[in-house]
Amino acid sequence: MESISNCSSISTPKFRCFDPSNSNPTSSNPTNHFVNFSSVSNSNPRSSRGAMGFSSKSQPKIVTGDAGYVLEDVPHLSDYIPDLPTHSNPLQDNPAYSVVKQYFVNDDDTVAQKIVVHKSSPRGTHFRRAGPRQRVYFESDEVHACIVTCGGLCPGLNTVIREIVCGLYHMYGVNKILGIEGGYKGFYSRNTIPLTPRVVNDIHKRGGTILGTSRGGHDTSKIVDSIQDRGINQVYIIGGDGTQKGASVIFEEIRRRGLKVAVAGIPKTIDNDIPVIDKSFGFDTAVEEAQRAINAAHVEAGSVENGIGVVKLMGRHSGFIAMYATLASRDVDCCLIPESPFYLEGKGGLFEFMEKRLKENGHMVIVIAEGAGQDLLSESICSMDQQDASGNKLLQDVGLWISQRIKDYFAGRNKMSITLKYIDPTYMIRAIPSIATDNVYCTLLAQSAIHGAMAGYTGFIVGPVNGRHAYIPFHRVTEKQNKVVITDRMWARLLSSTNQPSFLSPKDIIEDNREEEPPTQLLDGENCVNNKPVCKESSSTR
Ligand SMILES: Nc1ncnc2c1ncn2[C@@H]1O[C@H](COP(=O)(O)OP(=O)(O)O)[C@@H](O)[C@H]1O
Ligand SMILES: O=P(O)(O)OC[C@H]1O[C@](O)(COP(=O)(O)O)[C@@H](O)[C@@H]1O
Ligand SMILES: [Mg+2]
Repeated sequence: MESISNCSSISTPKFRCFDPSNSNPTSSNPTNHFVNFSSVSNSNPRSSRGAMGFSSKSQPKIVTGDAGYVLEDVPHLSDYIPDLPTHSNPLQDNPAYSVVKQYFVNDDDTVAQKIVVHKSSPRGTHFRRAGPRQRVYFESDEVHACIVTCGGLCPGLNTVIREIVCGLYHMYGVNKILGIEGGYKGFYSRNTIPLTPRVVNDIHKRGGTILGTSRGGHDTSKIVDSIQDRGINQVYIIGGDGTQKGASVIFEEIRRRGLKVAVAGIPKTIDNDIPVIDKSFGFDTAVEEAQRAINAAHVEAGSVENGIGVVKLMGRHSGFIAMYATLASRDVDCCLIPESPFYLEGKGGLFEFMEKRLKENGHMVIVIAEGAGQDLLSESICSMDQQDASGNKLLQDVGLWISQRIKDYFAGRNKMSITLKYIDPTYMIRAIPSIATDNVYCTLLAQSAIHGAMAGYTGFIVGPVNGRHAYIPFHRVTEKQNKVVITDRMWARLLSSTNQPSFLSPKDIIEDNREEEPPTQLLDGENCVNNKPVCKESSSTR
């Protein structure tokens, strides 16, 4: 059958391998880039560093090719466990899949991060394409999987859980799947739930996560001890940037102990602040739900003289929800996000713009992301630096603050009678079930993660890069945050849609220093992975 010709998980690669500790590129199998692996023994590796497995942190697996081609590969169990047996993929005998032409992914398939290229530009970074392989590294009855959800809620969590359970069961015949309750700390302090297709049958219709979640409580040794004691050999970790940092150290410890345990991360965040991937699941649901709050603000504002609606949306460091909710709605007059410093008073400031808009239209709507204007708040409110259990900074309520500042301004020397309604739907937009498109997306994520783990890949997150699902090494998603780049076209589109001030003058714009690696993008064009600020700090008075 054509579908399985020329594709094997142990095919000879056409790449050159670059081991960062060795400057001589050599021809080698991309699944075997880690050098100097020690053999696996049966001694207890918990405390004895290097008794088996590895003593040092794994190195990035970089494979280079012609024309500036770079593959940023993910680890594989065979990197540190020699002579692992492989088995033919049970999907080969599954009538639903065996008829699909090209069902198995060719092992040489990679996904380009850069899709806008010039004639002479280097091909740039690629990631290993996700999907089922012809050979797998686990037999069905050998698999003992677990699933954990960590961090804040996000629409679609239950769908991902459901599809991991159903995918493992129906595609690979796996029936030992444990749900870890209450996030990372659940590995060592909470109960587990046996998960079957029956248990998860209709959970995708509910918001939240049936497993529960938490912040803090990441204790690597205790977590890996628990994985080892329970005989778990596939770990599916659903969570945001903090969670994936935790997953990365779990993977390193598992590798150090030389365990045959695949660690797969499924990125979750309502804020869409995970870099490299096109967007995170639940984001579309959040934007959709935010429309209801914006509509309400618009109706309230439009029903009175000089009505002002203020809507606060989530977005701790990244203003994607606010930006897309604004672009989708068309009822928003001004969108304020963490990446775009703004100021209130003086020429070009928010208050001047508000006066003008109220005179023109008689009402207006402001959408503000929760992380916007925090520098201004700390100038006027004496704040203590507080953190949540995971170490994330706790933010002041910018919505309440800006509402009060607006009221004070118009009640003061300006003497304009206004009616302001403040709507805070933040938790409403993330505690709901996911919409249809997110459900489909969650299904793809879950199935891609399963195929990767079954094929022996580990230490990866899965996600779409330019529309194609790929396996991405942890460090690529934990070292940076995805942010709205206010010098890119998407923000310009928003500014021209709302006609709001940019709060910037040309002299404020400094070199973006965009790294060579182009960003992947939400919807189209040029998004952002560069964490550097793109404009100088603004001050509240200009
Ligand atoms: N640098 C880190 N190393 C290990 N674990 C971490 C790290 N950062 C966060 N975690 C753990 O990940 C979990 C979720 O992190 P959090 O920041 O709350 O949410 P999110 O994953 O959604 O960003 C928590 O249990 C936290 O202890
Ligand atoms: O009240 P909580 O649960 O700490 O969540 C608040 C935070 O969670 C978020 O929705 C996203 O956080 P994570 O995805 O990092 O968990 C932020 O927008 C918000 O600041
Ligand atoms: Mg986070």
